[in-house]
Amino acid sequence: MAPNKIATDIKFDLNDGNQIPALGLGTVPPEDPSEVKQQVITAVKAGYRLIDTAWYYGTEKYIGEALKELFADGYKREDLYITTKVWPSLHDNPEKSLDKSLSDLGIEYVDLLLQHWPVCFKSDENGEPAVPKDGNGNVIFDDDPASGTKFIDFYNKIEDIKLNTNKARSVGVSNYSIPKLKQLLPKIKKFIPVLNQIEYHPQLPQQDLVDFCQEHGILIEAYSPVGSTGAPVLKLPYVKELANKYEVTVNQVANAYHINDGRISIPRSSNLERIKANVVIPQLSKEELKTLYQIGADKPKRYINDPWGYGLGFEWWEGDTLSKGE
Ligand SMILES: NC(=O)C1=CN([C@@H]2O[C@H](COP(=O)(O)OP(=O)(O)OC[C@H]3O[C@@H](n4cnc5c(N)ncnc54)[C@H](OP(=O)(O)O)[C@@H]3O)[C@@H](O)[C@H]2O)C=CC1
Ligand SMILES: O=C1Nc2ccccc2C1=O
Repeated sequence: MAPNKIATDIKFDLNDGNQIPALGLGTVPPEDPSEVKQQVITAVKAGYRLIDTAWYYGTEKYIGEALKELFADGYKREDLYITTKVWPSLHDNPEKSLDKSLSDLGIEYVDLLLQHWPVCFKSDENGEPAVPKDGNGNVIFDDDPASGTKFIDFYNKIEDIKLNTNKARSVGVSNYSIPKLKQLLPKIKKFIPVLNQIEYHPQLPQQDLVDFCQEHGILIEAYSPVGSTGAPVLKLPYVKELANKYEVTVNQVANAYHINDGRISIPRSSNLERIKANVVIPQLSKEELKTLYQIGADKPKRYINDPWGYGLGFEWWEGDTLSKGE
């Protein structure tokens, strides 16, 4: 049995010559978003270098407070890898979104700027409301999410930021399906997305999307590695079996599933002990990775069901429920 590895020592190459750490900290807000400050401090002190955030999360000012303390403690900006994302309500002016993120984070550049979704919402110039809705509770899009092409302009504007400013070292996408990538790639101005951040765990392997991204030099970053709130992936008997075999936690197995296979994992937790433990991963064998893959290949399940995700060319299965996108 191969010895466990330190996940925070591992980095992956990006198609623009930069590198990204294999393990990151997710920062979707817990009930009390100010808790994110201590989560970030704990993670960085434990060895994490990648922090994944977004304008939409409302946690950037708490991350900014954490960074201020860490910098005062001797950590350097260049030691860290910070990702933020531009929300569809600010598709017309991604630089404005990034400026707000940078100001809240208290930094001058991000390592990676992502287009959060390949859709455009109709909101005011400040991106409010973040999710505009009509009287029936339906999301108000700026163009049709299935047939519109404004999402391409949205990405091109994000490229402009890398092209014309020093505010983003790399640019990428999130929640892109194969059809959306096929529409985008011929219209790229200069920068192919370095990665595609997508829901990915043993219950949702999406091998065709992964293969497509790999063919185009686009890395996969796995969000919701334990299946998001309620951590359903950790209840899978085979995940528990591997945790027992390698004498690690089920969370460590969930991260190893990605990192052992060349994908970034960005778990979130309010539990500081869990954050620290994630620094170590078991080295799963090829057969074990394949068995984990087969769980979702046989019975796929999607847990992030934001309503604007429909119509983007992703597959949905019986039992995947539509959230209200609150
Ligand atoms: N680009 C996009 O559209 C998206 C990006 N993301 C990014 O990915 C990150 C991670 O995904 P996210 O959806 O947050 O979820 P995760 O898959 O990381 O799951 C987090 C949840 O699982 C719980 N959990 C973890 N371990 C255990 C355990 N051992 N027992 C019980 N509960 C457990 C956590 O609770 P506890 O706090 O108690 O540990 C928390 O509620 C996000 O924070 C965000 O940065 C996520 C979704 C969409
Ligand atoms: O876009 C998102 N939708 C989500 C739902 C749950 C957790 C994170 C996110 C996002 O980043």
